Amino acid sequence: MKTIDDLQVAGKRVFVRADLNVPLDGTSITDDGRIRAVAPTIAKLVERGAKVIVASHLGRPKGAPDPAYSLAPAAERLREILGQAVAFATDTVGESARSVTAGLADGQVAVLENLRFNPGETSKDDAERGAFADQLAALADLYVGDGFGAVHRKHASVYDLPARLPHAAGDLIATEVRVLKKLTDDVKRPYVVALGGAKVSDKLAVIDQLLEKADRILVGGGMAYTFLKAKGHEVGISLLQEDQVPACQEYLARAEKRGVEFVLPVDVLVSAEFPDLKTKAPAHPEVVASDAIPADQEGLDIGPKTRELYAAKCADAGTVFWNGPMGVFEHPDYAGGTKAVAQGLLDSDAFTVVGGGDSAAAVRLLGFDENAFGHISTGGGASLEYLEGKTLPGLAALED
Ligand SMILES: Nc1ncnc2c1ncn2[C@@H]1O[C@H](COP(=O)(O)OP(=O)(O)OP(=O)(O)O)[C@@H](O)[C@H]1O
Ligand SMILES: O=C(O)[C@H](O)COP(=O)(O)O
Repeated sequence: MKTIDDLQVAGKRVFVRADLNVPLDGTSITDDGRIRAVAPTIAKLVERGAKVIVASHLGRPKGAPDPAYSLAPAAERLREILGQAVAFATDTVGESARSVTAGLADGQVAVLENLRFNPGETSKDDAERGAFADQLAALADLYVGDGFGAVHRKHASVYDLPARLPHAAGDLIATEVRVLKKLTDDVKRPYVVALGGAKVSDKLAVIDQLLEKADRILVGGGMAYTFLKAKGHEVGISLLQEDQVPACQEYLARAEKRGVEFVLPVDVLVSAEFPDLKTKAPAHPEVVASDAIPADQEGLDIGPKTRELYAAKCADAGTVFWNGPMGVFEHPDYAGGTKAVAQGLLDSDAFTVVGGGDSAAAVRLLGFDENAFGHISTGGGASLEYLEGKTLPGLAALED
C-alpha cells in the first residue's frame, strides 16, 4: 500500500475519504474523536501545498439530502481543529461541489456534503456506484483513503473511486492496520473479546470467525438478547434479531466444543421505556436476572453482577479487544456497564484495543483517559471485520 509520502501532492486536488461519522446531539458533536484522528493527514496535505477535498458519510440517510445528517457541523469542527478556513459544499457532486473544489488554492481545504445523500454511494449495483465514482473522480487528481471506520463498506467513495485515481493510504489507516495486525499475527493470550452495541446483525456474523481466534467472548449491549433468547430465555421487548437465534444457538454449541468461554450477562437493567437521551430524565431501571426479563420490559444495560464478572474476565487477559457499549451509555442510568468494562480493561495488564465510533466516544465521554488504552480504533465494524481476517474493500482498493 502506498502512503501519502509516495504521492506528489503539491498543487494537486487531493480527495480524502475520511470517516467523519461522529455522534451528534442535534447539530452539536458529542465526540469529535474521528475528526481529530484524521486531522493530521489533512494538515500534512495542507502543509505540502495540496488542495484538499474531504468527503465522508454521516449516519444512514436514505440516499437523499436530509438536514439531520448534514456534515456542516463536522466541517466547522474541522476548521477549529486545523485552525484554518474550511469551505463547505452543500452537495457532493453538484454545482456547489464543483465550484467550491475548483476555487481551492494550494493549502486550502473543503468538505463535501454527506456522500450518502447520493444513492450511488451505497448502491449494490456496480454501474450505479461506478457512475457516482466517475462524478467524484472529476473533482480531484489524487485519492487518499483515510476513513478507516468505513473500509468494510463496498461503497463508491471507498471502493470504486480509488480505482479511478492515483491513490494512497492516509496516516490514520496506516496506523490502524499496523496495530490491528498485531491482533491477528501475534496475539498475547488469553485473548478476550468483549462485544456489545446495537448493530446486532452486522456483528453477530463476526462471532462466527472470532470463535476460531478468541479464548473468551463476553457479550453485552444490544447483542446479548439474541443470545439469551437462543438459550431459551424470554427477553421482553429488548433488541432482538429473531432470525439469528438459530445461528446464535450454533455459536454457543461450537464455543463449548472448541473450549471457547462464552460469557453472557447474568443480570440486566430493565425498563418499560427507552430512556430520553435528550433530557436525560431519571429512568428508574430495575435489576433482574437475565433469565427473568419481564415481557413488557427492555434490557438496557448489563447488571451489577455482570459488571463484576466481565471485569474479572478481563483481569488475567493478555489481550482484550472491546467493541460496542455494554448498554445505552448515553443515559447516565445505563452507563454503568460500559464504565465497568472500560475500567476492567484499564485494571488488567492486557494489551487493550477499543474499537468503534460509539465505544471510543463512550470511553471519552465517561471521563477515561484515552491514552491509557493500548489503542482506540476509529473503526467498529471495520476493526471487527479486519480481525475476522476478511478482505476489506476499502483496503483492497488501496493496494496496487
Ligand atoms: N441494550 C441495548 N439496547 C439498545 N441499544 C443499545 C443497548 N446497548 C447499547 N446500545 C446502543 O448501542 C449503540 C452503539 O452501538 P454500535 O454497534 O453502533 O457500536 P460502535 O462502537 O459505534 O460500533 P460502530 O463503529 O461499528 O458503529 C449506542 O448508541 C448504545 O446506546
Ligand atoms: O460508524 C461506523 O461504524 C462507520 O462510520 C460506518 O458506518 P455504517 O455502519 O453506517 O456503514
